[in-house]
Formats: sequence, structure tokens, C-alpha cells
Amino acid sequence: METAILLISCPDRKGILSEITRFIAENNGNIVNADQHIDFQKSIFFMRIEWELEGFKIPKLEIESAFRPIAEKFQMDYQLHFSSEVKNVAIFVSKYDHCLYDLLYRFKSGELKGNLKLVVSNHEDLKHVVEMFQIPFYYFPKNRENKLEVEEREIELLKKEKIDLIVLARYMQILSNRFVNEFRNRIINIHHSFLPAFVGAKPYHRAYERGVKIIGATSHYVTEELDQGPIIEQDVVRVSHRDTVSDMIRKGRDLEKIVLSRAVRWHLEDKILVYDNKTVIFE
Ligand SMILES: Nc1nc2c(c(=O)[nH]1)N[C@@H](CN(C=O)c1ccc(C(=O)N[C@@H](CCC(=O)O)C(=O)O)cc1)CN2
Repeated sequence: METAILLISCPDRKGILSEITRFIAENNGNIVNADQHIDFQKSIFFMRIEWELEGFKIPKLEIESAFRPIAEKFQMDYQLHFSSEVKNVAIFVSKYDHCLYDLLYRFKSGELKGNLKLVVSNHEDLKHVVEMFQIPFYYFPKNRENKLEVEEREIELLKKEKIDLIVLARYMQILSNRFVNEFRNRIINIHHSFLPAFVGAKPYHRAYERGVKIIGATSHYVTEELDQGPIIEQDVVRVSHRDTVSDMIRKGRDLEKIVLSRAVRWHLEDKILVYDNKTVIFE
């Protein structure tokens, strides 16, 4: 059953919901999912609504233009997606393999509804892992001197392969503003701490030194500012004085895999709305 999905945000006012549902109902659409949220502090309306395309009177390619008068009336920002459109995905890795293995399995098994097209790395260490899953592996060694030139070649590859989503699976290179702008809110990173705690390098070691009682993982969209992008998902686990740094890393890596895969799944299923450096997750 193919569906259309509208992700909407706009200034809150009376009548929004009725106009959206009337647009769908009057054109013989059967709504299969509808979820909304109001930010009362900022008076913003958010909605994710999904309906069956079978029997819908408006041809698929004309839905966006047919909806536009409603969008203009309510000053909506909106995205229209179709469940049949499977997103092309690229994974970026360095040397850590736990999130990579996890994602490779979840894509291979069909759990993640995306088309994993390629893996990019600044090291060759994981080439054998990727090729075990019959996925193309591209090696782009980077250093301070060549970083921008190498990124241009990476962007060229990503555009040629029509990549829709980039997943940084413990990728240890800071992306330039140019790269981030090219793929705004389409680059997901996993940070191995419960942000905003322990931004930057070695969060597990710093957590151990601080004597924390919980550690966590955070997936977020990548922005120009390191680890400051819109948070998509987080989770935590308890630790104690009995845990060494190795224990924390072991417990944390399980969290990283879960938190990253949830974020990837929600993005692939068009369940994430970004506003004001935050997210609304329609899960
Ligand atoms: N523009 C952004 N790029 C990246 C982000 C981000 O939020 N915005 N997240 C990082 C991931 N990360 C922490 O989660 C991180 C990765 C790398 C570094 C770093 O200092 N890298 C050095 C090189 C280190 C090396 O070569 O081993 C660098 O890039 O100069 C800090 C944090 C991914 N990218």
C-alpha cells in the first residue's frame, strides 16, 4: 500500500487540522496515520499525516501543487514524501567498527528500509568488513592539508550516487561548513555521551574521571558546530564505582548502536521534523 506523507510546521491557529484533513478526504484519501504536536511556548503547530494513494483523486506528481494554496494560507513549511521512495544511504566510518557492523546487518536484513549504496572511510581498516556485505568501499585518506579537496571528491561521489542520507558511524573527521550545508539535516552522527555532557573527544574517559552514575549516547543531525546539532535520540545506562573505563566503553557501545539505528530508521521513515535546533519525532 503506497502512501503519501506530509510533514508540516506553521504558526498555530484554529482550522489547520480541518483544512488538511478536508483536502485529503475531499480527494478520496484514506488517512492511515496522523500525529500532531503544539509548541505552546512558541505557538507552533507540527503534524505528520499519512494517507493511502490508492483511489486518491489527485495524481501523485500534482499533490504538492494542489496542497500549496493551503500551505500558503497557513504559512506552512512542509515536506511531501512517498513511502515508495526508498532513500539512498552512505555510511562514513574511521576505525571503530561496532556501529558499522550493526548498521550493515540492519540494512542487509531489511530492518532498515533504505538502500545502503556505499561506505566511505578515511582509513582502510574496515574495507574487508564492508566488502563482506557486498557494499562498495571508498577510501578517502584525510589530513589537515587536504581535507577540503578530499571533501569535494566525497561530495562529487555522493551526488553521483544520489545519496539522500549520510550516517557518521563514529567517523572521526570534522566536516566542513561547505559539506554540512550541502546536506543540511541529512547527516546523522552518533556521539558517545549523553549530550550536552562531555562534548568533544574521549567522553567515556572524562565520565570516568568525573565519577558519573549514568553514561549515554546521542544521535543528532550534524551542523557546523561540533556535537551541537538537533538531537534525534538519546539513551542512558547506569554505571558505578565498580566500572572501569573499559566497562563504560562496553556498556556505552551497546547504547551507541541502538541510538544510532533508531535515528536512521526514523529519518528513513520520514518521522523527524527539525525546528529551532530541536526535533519533533513522530514515533
Ligand atoms: N561539522 C561536524 N562534523 C562532525 C561532527 C559534528 O557535530 N559537526 N561530529 C563528529 C563526530 N565527533 C564526535 O562525535 C568528532 C569527530 C572528530 C573530532 C576531531 O577532533 N577530529 C580531528 C581529527 C581526528 C583524527 O584524525 O583522528 C579533526 O577533524 O581535525 C571531534 C569530534 C564528526 N564530524
